[in-house]
Amino acid sequence: MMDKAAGALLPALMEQAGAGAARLLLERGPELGLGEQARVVVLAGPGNNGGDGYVMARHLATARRDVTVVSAGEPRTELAKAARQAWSGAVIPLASFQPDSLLHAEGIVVDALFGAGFKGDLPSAPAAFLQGFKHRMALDMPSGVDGLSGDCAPGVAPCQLTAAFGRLRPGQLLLPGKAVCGVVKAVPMTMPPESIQAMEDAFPAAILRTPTEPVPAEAEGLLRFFHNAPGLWRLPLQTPLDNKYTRGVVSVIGGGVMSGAGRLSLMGARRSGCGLARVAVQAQSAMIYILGAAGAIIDELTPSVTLQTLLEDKRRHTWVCGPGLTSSEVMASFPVLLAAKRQVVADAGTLDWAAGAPEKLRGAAVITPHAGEFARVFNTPRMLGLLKRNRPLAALEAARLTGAVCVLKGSDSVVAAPDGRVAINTHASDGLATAGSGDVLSGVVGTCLAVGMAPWEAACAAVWLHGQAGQAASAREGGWPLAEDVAAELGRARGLATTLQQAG
Ligand SMILES: NC(=O)C1=CN([C@@H]2O[C@H](COP(=O)(O)OP(=O)(O)OC[C@H]3O[C@@H](n4cnc5c(N)ncnc54)[C@H](O)[C@@H]3O)[C@@H](O)[C@H]2O)[C@H](O)CC1
Repeated sequence: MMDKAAGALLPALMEQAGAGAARLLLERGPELGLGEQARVVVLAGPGNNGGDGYVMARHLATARRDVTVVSAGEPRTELAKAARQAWSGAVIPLASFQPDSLLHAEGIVVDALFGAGFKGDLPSAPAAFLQGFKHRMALDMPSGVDGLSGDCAPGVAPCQLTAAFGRLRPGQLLLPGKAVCGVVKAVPMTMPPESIQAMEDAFPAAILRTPTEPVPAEAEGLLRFFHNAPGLWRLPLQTPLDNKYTRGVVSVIGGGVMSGAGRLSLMGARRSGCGLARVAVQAQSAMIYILGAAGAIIDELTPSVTLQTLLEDKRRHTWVCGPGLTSSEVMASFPVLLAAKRQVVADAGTLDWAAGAPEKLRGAAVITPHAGEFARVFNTPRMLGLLKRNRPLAALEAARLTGAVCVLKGSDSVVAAPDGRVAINTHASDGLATAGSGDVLSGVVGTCLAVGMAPWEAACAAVWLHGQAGQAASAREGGWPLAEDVAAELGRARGLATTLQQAG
């Protein structure tokens, strides 16, 4: 519950939101194709999003712009009522608004119908009203988009510009919401920590904390969102005292039939800076690994040298298990690694092995499913529903069911920890949608774990490094990199991350 002092901050936030949105429209109007004196229609809803709309209208009028407010319902909150009162112009009820073809073509509608408080279905009359305009700008969220998940109700009118108030919201970064927000521009707001808490308490959709924003102790264990970037995590820097063991040892279980995936994982681990990478593979399949990676150690498994034997080396505490593995190869390795209390990245074959049985993944440090693998492991109607409509909560629930950090991969990857931390990664490239890219990522997660990072930080760092490497490889390869090209960029990505994290 929000206390009284925190609640007192909200009118100032609404004033900043409305004034900032007016400034944004005045600044960016020409880029949207609006004329100098283009008319503005604000569609104000019944909640605080509508309240922002009234404040914005007041500031636009002060700036001598032709602005009309159309109401889709009387204000219901005290804040919105006060904002309505402070607006001295006319308010036209939606039903009385007279269509005007010039206005619809050359003016702009400000969507202040629903923001973070939207639930359920979009009412058809205001939705049709918004759709009637060529130019649209949203306050906070286009109406009908869920601020937490980016899920869109039927009938959402896509906007060219969305004003983000103080902090981004997950729904502005996650598909399909991201696609209907257009350009998301931050409206800077002065926000002391109490007001961030007040916003989180007062508005149902979450906001994204910046990497270095402190999380108050009372928020521990609660759902909280972060934008993934260096500073949210810190990769260790190189020092003159480093040796290959201090930089971390990553061991990969190598597949006998599909060796390419394991080799790419190995490449991901090595290129992202682990000190030593090793592969454990049945002796008869070892040659391809031996010939493919001069700097890696290949451990040939025989009746006398088993996985158990390798696990006697306590320095080998980080393992990647899954890329290119059949179910029987997983069965012969994954439970052995868990029983030996190793930190394991479970990917690909290990996820398929756990189809319909997420409890089999308990004990893994990090799981890295794409949507298809996720649907196979977590195949209950509830989880499939979350996967479709709320990826952050799907990943969080998966993390809580398995006790592992869950990287739900996609163009907007989500990294969830069982304790409620969820990072959204937007630092990526479409070029990453290529075979083997996920195998490379599993190796990068391995490196970040092996060097001593905690699982959520390690997974976030790995996803960012992989995204950065994907961007660089795409740029070098005309947009079409191979997984090997992505791996080749990981060293430079790590160098950049360590520079940026100093600033964060
Ligand atoms: N981020 C900030 O700093 C600030 C954000 N502000 C704005 O406040 C809104 C959230 O306000 P809230 O009142 O909680 O929600 P809404 O205005 O989005 O709508 C609530 C209102 O709408 C009704 N409603 C919801 N869904 C439906 C539906 N499907 N059909 C009909 N009616 C619906 C609901 O019953 C309520 O009456 C946030 O987005 C920002 O724009 C503040 O300005 C402070 C600073």
